[in-house]
Amino acid sequence: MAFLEILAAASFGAFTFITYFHHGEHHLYGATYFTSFLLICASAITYLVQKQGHTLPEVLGTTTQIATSFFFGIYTTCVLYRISPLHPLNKFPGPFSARISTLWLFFQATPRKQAHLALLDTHNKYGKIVRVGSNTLSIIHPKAVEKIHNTCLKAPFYDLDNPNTSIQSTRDKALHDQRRRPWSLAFTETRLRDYEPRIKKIHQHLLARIDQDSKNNEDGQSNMPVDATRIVNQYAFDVMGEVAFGSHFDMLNTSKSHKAIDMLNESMGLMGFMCPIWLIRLAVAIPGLTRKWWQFTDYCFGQMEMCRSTKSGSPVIASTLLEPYEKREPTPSEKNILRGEAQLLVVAGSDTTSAALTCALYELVRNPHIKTQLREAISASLSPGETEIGAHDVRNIDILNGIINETLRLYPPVPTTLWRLTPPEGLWIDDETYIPGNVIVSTPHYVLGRSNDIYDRPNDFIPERWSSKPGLIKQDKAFAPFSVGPFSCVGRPLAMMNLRMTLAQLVYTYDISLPASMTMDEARTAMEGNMKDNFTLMPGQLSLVFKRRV
Ligand code: HEM
Repeated sequence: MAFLEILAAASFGAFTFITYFHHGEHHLYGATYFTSFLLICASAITYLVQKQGHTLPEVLGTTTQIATSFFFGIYTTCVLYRISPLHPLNKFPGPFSARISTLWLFFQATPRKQAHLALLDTHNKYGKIVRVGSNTLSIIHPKAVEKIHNTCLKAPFYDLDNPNTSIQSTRDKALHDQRRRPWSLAFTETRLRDYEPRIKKIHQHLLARIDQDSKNNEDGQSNMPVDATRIVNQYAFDVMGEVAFGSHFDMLNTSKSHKAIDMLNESMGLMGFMCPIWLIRLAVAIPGLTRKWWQFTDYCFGQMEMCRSTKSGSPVIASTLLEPYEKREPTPSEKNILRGEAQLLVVAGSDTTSAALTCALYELVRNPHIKTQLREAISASLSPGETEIGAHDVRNIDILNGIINETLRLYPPVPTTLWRLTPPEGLWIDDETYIPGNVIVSTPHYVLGRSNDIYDRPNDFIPERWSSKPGLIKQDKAFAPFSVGPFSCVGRPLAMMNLRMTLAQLVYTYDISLPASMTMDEARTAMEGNMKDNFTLMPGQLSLVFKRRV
């Protein structure tokens, strides 16, 4: 093939990048581009063979050469631009390969699904603002959290389960505000009072399950180590099923995982690879590849539909979200919205609460003096003879709130990936730090929580930081495990109520410790060493002994 034709194809590729792919968002169209490309090639081959009389091998060879030259033109121009001084992020430090492609984070995360640790290392090496993708910055500037999350909109990453959009994946601000209203109504003081007995019911299941697993069925010996990570995770899902739809997953009672939760876990496991959104959308377009996720969504939507048809008992979260549809059927597009909300109800509240509870227990067994202080404070807040913890008993206990905050600081349940898009005019973080417009930014909370610029003794677990020793916090606005701004966690009141009640109930009911045969180092390796960042933090194995006190 003539050199000039190859050059023309490559130049056309460069032209396509400069005039088209360089502008706007393309992540939703990967599959369309791919199929269009195949169609164009097939049409060209058919035309050249049938109408022009060329032989098939000859035409295949030419088409391959033209296509390769075309892509060479696109990608060479793209890479040259990304590493050149013309790129708006050129002045920001970071690994060279991250400048070329967002796949950098994918390669960092893939071996162990520990993007939180990869980013910690990267910030230690490159500083507060690091270029971690061609158009992506990871920022741990102490002022960044408030500024970014109050100003920026959600990044393309949130299109991952389009067209099912939950409130969390709604990128349009006006639409998000509109959808946020019913959600807010589901977490008022009155509603929380409705949910409290439901949580207490699951507490009974939790204690019964711990007692059962602590017994060795063969020789009747008690105080056997139990798999705390698993039990707490099942607890968190049972609570969410109960509070969201009025029917729990029955995992604590049966000691068995629920099929819907298995499907969710499998899907969330894929998030740990930190794939760029265009790759996720390509995967979504391949039939069957993301089947488990859609089956999980179907299951949750089924629960939502059941709530609509069988209104009974005290309100659950779904009843508030379904109020507009009491007298009429939702339209097809409203049904899509409800599908998104139904899956989010389970996803948002379960793994997050489970991670926080497991990590809090882990820190308590590593710091027995804090555990003792907590138990004394709980005992002082209970009426004589009271053993069942209520929300009002434990609402204002400084040491309890401090333990929860310290846990969320060191082990934020959403550790890394709150991707946002800077406004077109860019953003000033402080008087000296400017972030250009249309850039994807993230404030990784795991790294922020361990920053010397934000906390004194950042690696120590000190609950008093949040009450009697505020001097240990240098920048309080950088602490935002529930995020801040218009897209922050709407379920925070429920999460805090559940965390307080459950931690208090466990510490009051049991003496909790590591198994006698396990050293602190072994516990650390099993738990922190195997912690995964699957969008939500997945704690590693935590084996604990629960000795009954009351
Ligand atoms: C310790 C527990 C929890 C933590 C740390 C947490 C954290 C977060 C964070 C960081 C976000 C922002 C996510 C993003 O921008 O992509 C979020 C959003 C959200 N959370 Fe939570 N969450 C927790 C528990 C809950 C619970 C119990 C619920 C109840 C269903 C809930 C419901 C939601 C919802 C609906 C959103 C989306 C809000 C919006 O986009 O306006 N969360 N959460």
